Amino acid sequence: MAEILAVSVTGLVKTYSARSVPSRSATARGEGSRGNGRRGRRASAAPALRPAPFTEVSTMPATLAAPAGRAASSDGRIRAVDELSLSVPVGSVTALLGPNGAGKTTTVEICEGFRRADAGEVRILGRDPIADAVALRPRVGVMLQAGGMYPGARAGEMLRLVAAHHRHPLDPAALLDRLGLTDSAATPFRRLSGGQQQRLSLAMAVVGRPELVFLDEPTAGLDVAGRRTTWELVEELRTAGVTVVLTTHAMDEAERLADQVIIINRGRVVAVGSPAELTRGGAEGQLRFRAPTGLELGKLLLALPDGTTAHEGPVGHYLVQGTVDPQLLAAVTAWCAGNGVLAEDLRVEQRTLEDVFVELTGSELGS
Ligand SMILES: Nc1ncnc2c1ncn2[C@@H]1O[C@H](COP(=O)(O)OP(=O)(O)OP(=O)(O)O)[C@@H](O)[C@H]1O
Repeated sequence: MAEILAVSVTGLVKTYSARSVPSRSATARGEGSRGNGRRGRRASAAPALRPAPFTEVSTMPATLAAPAGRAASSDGRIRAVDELSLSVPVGSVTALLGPNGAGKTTTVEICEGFRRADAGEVRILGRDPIADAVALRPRVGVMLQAGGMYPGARAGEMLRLVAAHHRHPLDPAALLDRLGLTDSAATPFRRLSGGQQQRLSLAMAVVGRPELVFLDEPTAGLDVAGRRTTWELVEELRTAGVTVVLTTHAMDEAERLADQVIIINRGRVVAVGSPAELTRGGAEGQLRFRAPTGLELGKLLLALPDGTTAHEGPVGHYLVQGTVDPQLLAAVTAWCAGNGVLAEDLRVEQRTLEDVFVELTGSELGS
């Protein structure tokens, strides 16, 4: 039976003029600094709301410094999204990972109906995000990266306002309480801390009980309690059958929350899978042990499957790389036993999601 998809994106292309105004994310975080970006941008912009296809929390005109994005091609355009295809099963949590400027936000904004693609097809709950915006609005929640909103409006007022537009909203007071915002309910948005603004944005994205929620870097800049609360909320959403698409730079967040991780680099999908699938990749496993220096590794390799490598370095520390499975482990220990070698600290190391990410994108985290 075909899987039911909440989001289906095929062959998506989006280019920007190199001279055009950068997207909110690129602008807000031109220097790669998460928390400051939200506040910095908010402080400098007027409270103008863009047309809201869905439950848009808000966004502001971007006027700040050039982003740390990709270089423009010879035609003067930046290919932010380049023949990108992805799908998100209903009821799953999908994490989009990628370095700054990879194209995550552009992709998500197109899915949210905030941007029009140059080419490709996008289906959100089976519908077109722009043409069917009115029908989708009550069904899709959106938490944007930069929580502009009305600077003078109070947190509680804004949440109640959004709730009032939905038929069966969550109780705004309970949600504020859940997100630790009860004491800030009467505080104007501009006086909330960056983390409080973000929690409020999250509350506004979920208060309408959406079927699908887009969360753009939901925990960036949050304190430990805020991160935990957000994670619990995402887990509850999944339990309730809500589909969640989130972008993040936090590998632990993706590993903990995501059923599916999609790594994007230079506007293209470079890997898809569960965290376990992405990190398993037998060929990338490695086996380490300590033993007297000078083992005859050429002879060891004769006992191991083709494609396996072995190195000593530093002195007395050995690294065997290849398809790490029970057979390889047995072969190494058998060879050691047959040669009177006591292999100490023998251990199998699997790649982490961060290893996979760096390998595929060539970037260090937080770049
Ligand atoms: N409005 C715009 N005008 C011009 N270039 C843009 C605009 N929005 C985004 N870009 C460029 O498109 C590319 C992709 O940006 P995008 O914001 O989608 O990346 P991202 O993966 O979300 O990055 P981040 O992790 O920093 O949020 C970058 O090179 C960025 O500079």
